[in-house]
Amino acid sequence: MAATKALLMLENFIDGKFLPCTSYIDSYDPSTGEVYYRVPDSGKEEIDAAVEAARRAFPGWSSRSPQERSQVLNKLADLLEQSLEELAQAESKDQGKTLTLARTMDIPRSVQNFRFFASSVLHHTSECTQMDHLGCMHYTVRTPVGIAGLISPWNLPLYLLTWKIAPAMAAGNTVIAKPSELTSVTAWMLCKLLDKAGVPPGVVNIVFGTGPRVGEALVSHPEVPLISFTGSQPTAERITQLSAPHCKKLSLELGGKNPAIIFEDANLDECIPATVRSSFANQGEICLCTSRIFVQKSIYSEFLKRFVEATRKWKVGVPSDPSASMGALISKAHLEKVRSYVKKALSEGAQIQCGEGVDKLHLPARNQAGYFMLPTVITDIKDESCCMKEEIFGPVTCVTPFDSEEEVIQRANSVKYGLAATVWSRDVGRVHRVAKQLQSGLVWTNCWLIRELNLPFGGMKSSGIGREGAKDSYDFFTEIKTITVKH
Ligand SMILES: NC(=O)C1=CN([C@@H]2O[C@H](COP(=O)(O)OP(=O)(O)OC[C@H]3O[C@@H](n4cnc5c(N)ncnc54)[C@H](O)[C@@H]3O)[C@@H](O)[C@H]2O)C=CC1
Ligand SMILES: N/C(=C\C=C\C(=O)O)C(=O)O
Repeated sequence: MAATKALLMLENFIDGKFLPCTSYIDSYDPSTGEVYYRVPDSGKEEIDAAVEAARRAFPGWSSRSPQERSQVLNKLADLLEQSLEELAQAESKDQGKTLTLARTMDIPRSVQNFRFFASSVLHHTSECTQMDHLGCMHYTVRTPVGIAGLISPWNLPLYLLTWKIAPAMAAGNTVIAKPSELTSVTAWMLCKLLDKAGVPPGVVNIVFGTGPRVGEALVSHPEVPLISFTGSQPTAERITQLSAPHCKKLSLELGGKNPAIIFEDANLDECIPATVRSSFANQGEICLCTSRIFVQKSIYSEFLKRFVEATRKWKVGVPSDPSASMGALISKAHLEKVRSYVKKALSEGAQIQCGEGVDKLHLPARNQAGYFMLPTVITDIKDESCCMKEEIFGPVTCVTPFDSEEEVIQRANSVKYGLAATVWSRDVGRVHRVAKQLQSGLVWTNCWLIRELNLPFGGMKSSGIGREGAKDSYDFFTEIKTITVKH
């Protein structure tokens, strides 16, 4: 009889040790719908243990010099890089994204996150002012906040987790991280490298499980003074409520309903492939993805024809297929939610130009139960439709015509979100004018997702509170104090 392979069981990582949990939940491979591994279903008890470990580790870690901490972060980056292929395979299987994307974006960026903050932490300076007439000087000092609670989502699992862990550690905090219960495997693999990189026990603790159980235990813990969260707006609301009694520092990176604004003088040869990518990269599961495309009327027909042709070439395939541009969506529930938006659009009289319900999806027999969906383009839709207002977070984008600059700015700003926009035009003056008026934390003109990690990243309105980046993350993960000396 053939031996059945034992299911992978993840363990929490607390105080430098892997610890089993009393209960577990299943985590699925989105490309097959089969169980991939089991995740600890942790709760308050595990958070209490992690807080105890993080508290004990804090004095030692926070008193190291930035240079010493930087060396540890660089070593961790090297170790991650050496495991790039193994991590990419695991990330792709866990999340449903293509292996190509995991290899070229998720894991390299995770490595870069550690290298970047290992370097940037060495370059901060503080302010000093003088009041000679009173014989005084004033200066500021920054100190780490304490135990940082970090909660990350499932769309870019290791990429976004390390974007929080690296600056928190670099600034001298100890950390309790809770990855999404849907995508925990690469966080668990990271734990295996910590000791080798020289991270002392208790500096990084990773506790797995669901938002309502372990997430809330972390957010509510009185000894965790700071929460950095990336995820949905309703969860951010809950986190804000739970942390309010403790006046915690909060950084909230939330969703978007990101517009692409395409003027008649845009270079369509560049704009069309970039807008296909900005709509459908990572199955449309990036908070920065385009989901409302405004096209100036004079080029609307040409744009639409070429955009739909290019979308049809955005191949959906099994994540390991090197020719696939898109893999599977994260879960069955999410797939159903995304499909329900397309149904709603149809019921409102919109046209589906390609994708869901129009084209045929071809998948191998083994992947028939996977959570796949074709990239879908919707037209003839009103701005008031939920498809034009709510974050769908899947491979669905809406295309609509506009007449004037003034009109399109007003329509682009007419949603509750304000995260990322793209503007396509050869007119430099217009590009600056429009970018300035958009209610959006990030505006990419004639490009998408070119990241400069030094500069502020984050959203306006319901897209979040706070910014992340070299200076912004340092400010968030430290407390500032003003000292006055009379001489
Ligand atoms: N970066 C973004 O903009 C993201 C947006 N989303 C949006 O959210 C929708 C729902 O996805 P979800 O996985 O449910 O996102 P979510 O916001 O519920 O999950 C993000 C993280 O928060 C944790 N969490 C959930 N409830 C919590 C609570 N009460 N207290 C503390 N932590 C909690 C989760 O376990 C996960 O680690 C998506 O369809 C998408 O629209 C989802 C992921 C990322
Ligand atoms: N926060 C998200 C993406 C961030 C990308 C970046 O920092 O480059 C998201 O999709 O949730």
